[in-house]
Amino acid sequence: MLPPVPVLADYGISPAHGFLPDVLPLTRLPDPYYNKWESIAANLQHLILSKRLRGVIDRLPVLSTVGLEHDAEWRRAYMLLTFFAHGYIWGGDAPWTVISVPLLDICKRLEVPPVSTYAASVLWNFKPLFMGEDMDDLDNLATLVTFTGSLDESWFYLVSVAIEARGGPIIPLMLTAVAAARQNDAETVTRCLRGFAERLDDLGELLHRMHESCDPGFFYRRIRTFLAGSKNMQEAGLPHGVIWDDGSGKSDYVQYSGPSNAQSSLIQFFDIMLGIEHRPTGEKADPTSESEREGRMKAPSHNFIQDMRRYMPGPHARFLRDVTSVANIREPTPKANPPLGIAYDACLTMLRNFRDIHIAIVTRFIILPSRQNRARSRSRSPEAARRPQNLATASKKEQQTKKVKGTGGTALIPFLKQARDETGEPAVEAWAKRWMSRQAKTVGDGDFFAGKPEEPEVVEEPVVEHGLAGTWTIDDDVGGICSY
Ligand code: HEM
Repeated sequence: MLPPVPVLADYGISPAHGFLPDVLPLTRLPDPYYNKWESIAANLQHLILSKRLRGVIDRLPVLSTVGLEHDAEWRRAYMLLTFFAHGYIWGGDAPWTVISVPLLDICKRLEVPPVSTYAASVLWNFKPLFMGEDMDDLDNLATLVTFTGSLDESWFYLVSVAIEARGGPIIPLMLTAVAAARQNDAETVTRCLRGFAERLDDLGELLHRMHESCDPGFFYRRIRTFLAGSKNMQEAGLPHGVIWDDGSGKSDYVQYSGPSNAQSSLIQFFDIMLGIEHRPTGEKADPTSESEREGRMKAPSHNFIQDMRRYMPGPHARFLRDVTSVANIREPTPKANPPLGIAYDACLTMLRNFRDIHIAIVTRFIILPSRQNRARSRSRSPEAARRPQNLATASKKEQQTKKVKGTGGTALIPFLKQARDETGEPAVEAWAKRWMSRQAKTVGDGDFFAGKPEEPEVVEEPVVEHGLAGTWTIDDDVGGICSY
């Protein structure tokens, strides 16, 4: 018997807004018992700026969660406490423990880890400016809490909110396609895929708008700093991670990744629906898996993208698991049905294009500032170099000569390129396959009279850099805005 097609309401997913909550995020907790939390939130940036946040949090009484009623209240409480925790940890020099009794309670209820996640910074952190206007319009959105109070940080989160809102209706659309594929109704599947491709195109346009109002240097030096988690943070003064005290005094160190858009359930939903398989970085496609793709989708093996599901709200992660077992849109064999094949390939092309735009963003927001950072630190005086720095922002040369195993040893751009290339792999038409596996040609600066380029400086050891959730090596021979 086929497993039932998941019902969105069972997973708290909105047919109109997808993984964004149907009830708008609260702008304040209604119970005055939480006024102290709300007044920290109202002054968060100033408390961070004046380095007084820790003093205030240390004097905060341990509030209980008894005053939290509706889901929206629990979500706001999670959002506030994770912002406080990251401000506390990364707003100063080197922290050790954070008192966290209510946060652990909230995390249990919402099935999220005690760290800022995509849910805290994006899904549950926005409001529409004009109630009568669309939520997928970037010009109608505002954030509720930020670390820096900057428009750049708001924009960084809001681009994702708009993507989630515009992409939300794809979820019920594709569940309709799943039900139609079970009836071998290729016409309906084709219609759904066409709608999917059109919306994916919109998402690429929204993503591209990141450049409009988020400055890469500011993102790299100021925003990313606060988003760092507690994993691989030895250099930043967290050799073992963070202790989240549950009140028993017996809690141990834990390590969590910081928030990342890789925790977006929406993008993973697209991959599942289209049967895109993401392999661990560096692993080549298995030619035998081609035939499997004709039918039901293969469960993805463990890798970074899969690991990010641990940071999604529990019901959203369960939805992805359940939807994997029903994903079937290739069952009405697209090869035998050209309109279906074309619509399917169009979806892959649009999603691949989305990932291309993303690679250009990562290059501009992480790779290039990382290089500039290194160039600057090379030219600093020895005294300046010895001055303490917030290591969450600093890149370091790896101690080992060999690449370390795990995420810390994975090169960022090759990882993203692999995810992009895997997006095109299941294409039906030979020309689509060929087109999507083409290599982009390197674009120079168009200076005909330019002389021979200077020999690039040889970097013998890979540079390790914190992305968002991951820690990555930055290879000097990859990236570059046009060369990807
Ligand atoms: C300034 C903007 C952005 C930067 C600097 C950025 C950076 C990164 C980095 C460093 C990674 C690697 C994983 C990690 O360390 O977290 C990543 C992965 C990812 N990001 Fe972004 N990102 C940005 C915006 C976005 C947006 C708006 C989306 C879409 C909602 C997005 C979707 C993804 C996805 C889906 C992955 C996983 C890899 C993949 O599936 O291709 N990113 N991003």
